[in-house]
Amino acid sequence: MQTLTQHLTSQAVNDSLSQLILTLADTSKAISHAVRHGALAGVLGATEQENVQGETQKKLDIITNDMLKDALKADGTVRGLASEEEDHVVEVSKGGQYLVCFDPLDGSSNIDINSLVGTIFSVLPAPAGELTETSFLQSGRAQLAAGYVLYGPSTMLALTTGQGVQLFTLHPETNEFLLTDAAMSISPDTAEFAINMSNQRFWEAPMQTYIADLLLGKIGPREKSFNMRWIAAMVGDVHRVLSRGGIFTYPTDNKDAKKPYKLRLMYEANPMAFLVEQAGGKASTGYETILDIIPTQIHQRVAVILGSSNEVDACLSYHGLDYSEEPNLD
Ligand SMILES: O=P(O)(O)OC[C@H]1O[C@](O)(COP(=O)(O)O)[C@@H](O)[C@@H]1O
Ligand SMILES: [Mg+2]
Ligand SMILES: [Mg+2]
Repeated sequence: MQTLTQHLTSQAVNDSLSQLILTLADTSKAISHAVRHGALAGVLGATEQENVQGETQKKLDIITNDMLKDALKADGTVRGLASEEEDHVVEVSKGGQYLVCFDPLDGSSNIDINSLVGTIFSVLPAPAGELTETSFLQSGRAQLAAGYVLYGPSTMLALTTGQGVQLFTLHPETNEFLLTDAAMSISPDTAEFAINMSNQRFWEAPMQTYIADLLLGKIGPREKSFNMRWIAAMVGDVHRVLSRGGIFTYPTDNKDAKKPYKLRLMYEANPMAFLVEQAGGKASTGYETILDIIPTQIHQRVAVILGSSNEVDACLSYHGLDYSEEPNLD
């Protein structure tokens, strides 16, 4: 089996980007180690602090953020970084060619129940000149690499450098990432959806109607039964979609007028959309292709609908229709 290093060489990924990817992968091994020790290492539970988005930070949110920051500072190829857990962009190395955006611990509410969590990352080219927040405001199409590491029963790395999606499994004894799927591919059709149903009454009409039609199963307009899964960690839900197809959505909702979307464009939606498109799937907000969005702020949030291409198209066909005559499903 190919190691990650051998794989990067075989794909002719340039030396500096390979080095950066290996740094991210090595740090994820250390994160995996911390996550696995759980209560034994005293890393579970929340802190008294909130991040810039008003969310209470878990101890592991801060620990993993610091681990990635320290590793990227030592790497030398990184001009700057932006993290879900940092208020502002962080200047790293003056001569660095890359910008790295990351969610150090996705699904952090799962950590205290020993359920799936992961790290998501995105690599962008660093524009010349002074580093500011504007340096990061590039569309997802500019990403040079993206991936996630899933800390599950085994630790897995899904990676794209724009040449398909490869999946690596961390060997527990040798501590090497080994290539276990050279070409992840999302089946175009599916009978599985993932959405937080508890928000149903807050969704827009198109999503209300789409999900209602899925729930009608064989007697509804879709004429087939659908199953539902919800891991409550995007990284776990997207991994399932990449592994066996499906549609995952965190749609627009009006639960909190100040926060109509949950997932973050730069740290979650863009890297996952890059992986999903590279595996043959689609990723949209309902109205716009995620990778085409020009960001206006680093911490910006977006609606996300991604996965099996035909099912995403089916969901999108409900958007942009006139719902004024539709029954209110509240
Ligand atoms: O189940 P909920 O609370 O609606 O939210 C789950 C979503 O929130 C997230 O956990 C947000 O990520 P963080 O844990 O990085 O804040 C997503 O991974 C997940 O899809
Ligand atoms: Mg997250
Ligand atoms: Mg997080």
